[in-house]
Amino acid sequence: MINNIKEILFLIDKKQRRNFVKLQILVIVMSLSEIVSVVAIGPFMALVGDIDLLESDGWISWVYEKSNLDSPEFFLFWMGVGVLSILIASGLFSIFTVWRLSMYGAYIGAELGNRLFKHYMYKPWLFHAGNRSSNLTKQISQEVQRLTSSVIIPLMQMNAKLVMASLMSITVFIYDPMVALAGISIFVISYLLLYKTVRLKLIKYGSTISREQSLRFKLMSEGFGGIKDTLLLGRQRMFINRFENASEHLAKAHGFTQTLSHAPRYAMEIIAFGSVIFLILYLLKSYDGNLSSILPVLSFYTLAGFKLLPSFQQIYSNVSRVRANLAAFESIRSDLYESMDNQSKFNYSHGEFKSTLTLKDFILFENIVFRYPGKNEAALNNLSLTIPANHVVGLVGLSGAGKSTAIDVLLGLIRPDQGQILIDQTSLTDYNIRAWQNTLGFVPQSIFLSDASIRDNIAFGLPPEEIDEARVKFAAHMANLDELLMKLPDGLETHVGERGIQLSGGQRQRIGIARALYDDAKVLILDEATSALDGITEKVIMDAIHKFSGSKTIIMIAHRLATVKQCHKIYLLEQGCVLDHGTYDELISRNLTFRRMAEHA
Ligand SMILES: Nc1ncnc2c1ncn2[C@@H]1O[C@H](COP(=O)(O)OP(=O)(O)OP(=O)(O)O)[C@@H](O)[C@H]1O
Repeated sequence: MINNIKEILFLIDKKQRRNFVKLQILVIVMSLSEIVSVVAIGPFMALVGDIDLLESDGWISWVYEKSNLDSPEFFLFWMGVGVLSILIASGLFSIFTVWRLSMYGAYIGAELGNRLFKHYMYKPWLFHAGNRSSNLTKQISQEVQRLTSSVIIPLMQMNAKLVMASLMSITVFIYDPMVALAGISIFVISYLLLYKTVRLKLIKYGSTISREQSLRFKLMSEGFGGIKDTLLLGRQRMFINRFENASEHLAKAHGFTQTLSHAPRYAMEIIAFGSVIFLILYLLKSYDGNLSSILPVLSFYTLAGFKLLPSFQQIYSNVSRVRANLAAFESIRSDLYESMDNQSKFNYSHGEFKSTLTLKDFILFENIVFRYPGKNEAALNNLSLTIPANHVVGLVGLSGAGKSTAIDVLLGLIRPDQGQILIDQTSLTDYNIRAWQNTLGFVPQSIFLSDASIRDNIAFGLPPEEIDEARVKFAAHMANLDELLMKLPDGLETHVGERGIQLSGGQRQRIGIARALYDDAKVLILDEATSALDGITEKVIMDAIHKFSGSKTIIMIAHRLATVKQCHKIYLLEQGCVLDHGTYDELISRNLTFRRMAEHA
């Protein structure tokens, strides 16, 4: 556990580490102020027990004399007020310290969440293709939250209590070593024994919480994400049963963790009560039954115990809580380390700079080979082809031929294992990929629409104040959205629902096309972008897109060969390489596969 704590401290940034040291000073001052408040009760109780002390030689009688108060009762009253004020001041200071500690813990949690989100957002496409988004969401929203509220914040509070309990124990020790040793060892040994007994259970329940939470997230995302299939196949019961099962395990693990961290309080209260009885008997014996001498000592011990016992309990319950929830740290540990290594890289090669890589003559795929991780066969097998600038080029082929993979390489989402992409004479590398991507407009097979207005979806990702209305309207017009917008009472303001559920597939695709056109990209890439459109709408959009030929380079993948009929050049792919290329008519006349595809389109 100590190693994990060291690691967490190592993972936070330097500024936060400095703040941590500053907080330690605050914690020590807080502990001292609590000790002062406990020590202050002694003289007051001594006076309550024996008011004649004001007549003796001690420092109290000196203060009484200097105070010019006319009666001992009056002096006692003001002394009581003084002790109370010290208690209030130390209480307020403790609240302040706890506030600063909690804020610090919460900020660290927020920073770790930000860092993970940034880390995942900059991860390459293949990472996302191989990772469930529900898992990434869980890592950021659940595990970081758990790490913050059940590890970092309790650690911060425990740290304060540890310092306070240690200083208070030293004070009690100075007061009476025998009583201190006896009292403190009773409690420390009891708590240690308890912790040893429940430690393994806490670890077990901690990982159960991680596992079951992950399963619940997966079921929620699958259940809601595929709700249409779920409803049709009547699989709700299956999802619900698995969810209920996971919830039950989760609740059990949560319940046991809570109990194990709080239950000892009651046992300790009994031990504390017993100790007070023994203390009174011990004091009666050592002071020969003189109550006025016992009173201040007893008050001191009672108040010290009053502060120490909850501290011990809090230290114990926080240790158990941290132990049970360290699994959250385990599950994000490697990602946090990786995110640290990548900090400088983000700022360097992925900076969202505005430069572009202008295409003048041609795009060249030069002997590209690419194999997906874990696959034996290469998806792209020595693929070479040329796309002349400002032409319209089609990529066709049977399913699995490698068309989308070729496009992903061109988009810079996948780095080829061998070969290179040349933009004129420039090879695409990590250093110019962002500039190249800034010149691209891409319409994928399935368009992701956010639950926002049509306008926001066309200018995807831009803050509202930066959206250019004229460009939105132009893009919507080119994507044949005018008629739809006129029918909608709210026009561009219409909300499309989560993932565009309130729109038809064809309407979603047209918004995707408008999105690609919004940025006036010089290279447009359409991956089955019109597959959901009816023939007439597709023709209208294709005519609009072909109008760009001469000023934009357009690359399109299509299954329906009618879509690529007007292309200047068509590449027919098979098993990751070019089988044939030419115009539509040339391929129809000489290529059997192409002819078959055309017949069955
Ligand atoms: N994320 C992935 N992980 C592993 N293998 C993949 C992945 N995506 C595609 N593949 C494999 O790579 C090969 C080429 O797939 P690709 O999607 O490029 O073909 P395609 O021609 O676009 O097919 P379609 O017309 O059906 O979209 C296929 O064998 C496919 O199984």
